[in-house]
Amino acid sequence: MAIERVGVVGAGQMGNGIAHVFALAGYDVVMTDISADALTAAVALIDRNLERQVSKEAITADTKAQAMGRIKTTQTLTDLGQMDLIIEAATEREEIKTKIFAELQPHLKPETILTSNTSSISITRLASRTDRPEKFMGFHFMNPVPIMQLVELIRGIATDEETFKACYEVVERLGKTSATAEDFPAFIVNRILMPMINEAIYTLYEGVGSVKSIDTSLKLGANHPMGPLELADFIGLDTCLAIMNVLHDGLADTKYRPCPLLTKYVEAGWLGRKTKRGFYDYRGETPVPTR
Ligand SMILES: CC(=O)CC(=O)SCCNC(=O)CCNC(=O)[C@H](O)C(C)(C)COP(=O)(O)OP(=O)(O)OC[C@H]1O[C@@H](n2cnc3c(N)ncnc32)[C@H](O)[C@@H]1OP(=O)(O)O
Ligand SMILES: NC(=O)C1=CN([C@@H]2O[C@H](COP(=O)(O)OP(=O)(O)OC[C@H]3O[C@@H](n4cnc5c(N)ncnc54)[C@H](OP(=O)(O)O)[C@@H]3O)[C@@H](O)[C@H]2O)C=CC1
Repeated sequence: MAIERVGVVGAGQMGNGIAHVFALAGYDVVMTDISADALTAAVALIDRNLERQVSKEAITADTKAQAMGRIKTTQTLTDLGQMDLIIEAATEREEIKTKIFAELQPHLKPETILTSNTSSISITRLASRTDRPEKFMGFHFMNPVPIMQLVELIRGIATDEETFKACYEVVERLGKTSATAEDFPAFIVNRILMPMINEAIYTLYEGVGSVKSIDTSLKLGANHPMGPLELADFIGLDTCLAIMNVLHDGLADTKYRPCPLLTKYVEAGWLGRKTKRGFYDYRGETPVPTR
């Protein structure tokens, strides 16, 4: 089946990036969110990020205008019923994702492919609660979506070859590169990346180093583009904690125990860049470490 119309559920930092790259690749996009403010902010951010590409001469002003013209928004989830492909990118909570798929299901075309951008949750379990486990996949973009080259493709136990092939071809048309991961907790990228971030938080918690010394060490000592605490703030501390909990519960190994300091930041509502406070305070001109 040719995929031309794509529905994006959730207009947070991943949803807006996903809408951006699909519109730029010529797909018609409908983006939905429970929050009207999130939709308005997402469209403004896509406009800004496309403009950044225009100013760097990566795209023309005309290409930008065409891409913006392909993006529609709605607060009514069921408006996505006629799409060929759905990418769910709402908050990393299984009950939210399950509810979205259940609500969408009666309005979908039989051939619509359902996917989730989840960072960690079982694709097989999400798929099993829909009417089309064979047409369900993990479609995992990396943040920031317009810049990062990788998309992890995750088959559930029941995913058929036709669905996998269709998603693989979409990644090719986006000009990105896919890597295939089996459906085990947090797949490949976060299975490796998130324990490193959690360990960095333990390093802070145990007083081995300050926020600044930990981030400087990994940036200058291991050539990481961002320090692990800066990266945690960028991803969102709620998402980091959710992923660690999935690893801890799913693999039943204490090496995945979320650091209590991570839990404390999330309990405080200090979720990183998106709430302007996390391991750094972003409310001023330059980020200031909070420890
Ligand atoms: C949690 C999960 O499930 C999975 C994940 O996503 S894990 C997170 C994966 N992501 C990472 O690890 C990101 C690590 N960080 C980086 O690679 C870099 O710091 C970065 C690309 C984000 C920014 O790079 P930088 O050199 O510090 O900044 P800067 O020079 O301003 O930007 C580099 C490019 O990114 C673009 N950019 C930066 N932030 C952007 C954003 N939020 N959206 C779109 N474009 C962005 C810039 O326009 C610039 O583009 P060009 O290369 O075309 O000039
Ligand atoms: N952050 C990252 O680096 C990465 C995240 N991911 C995954 O992508 C997904 C989204 O993450 P991210 O964009 O960072 O999260 P954000 O918190 O930035 O955005 C999530 C958005 O989903 C909205 N939302 C919540 N419930 C619903 C619903 N029922 N219907 C529609 N929208 C809803 C939220 O609205 P409100 O704020 O009003 O609740 C919010 O706007 C998660 O599964 C995450 O694990 C994958 C790769 C990288």
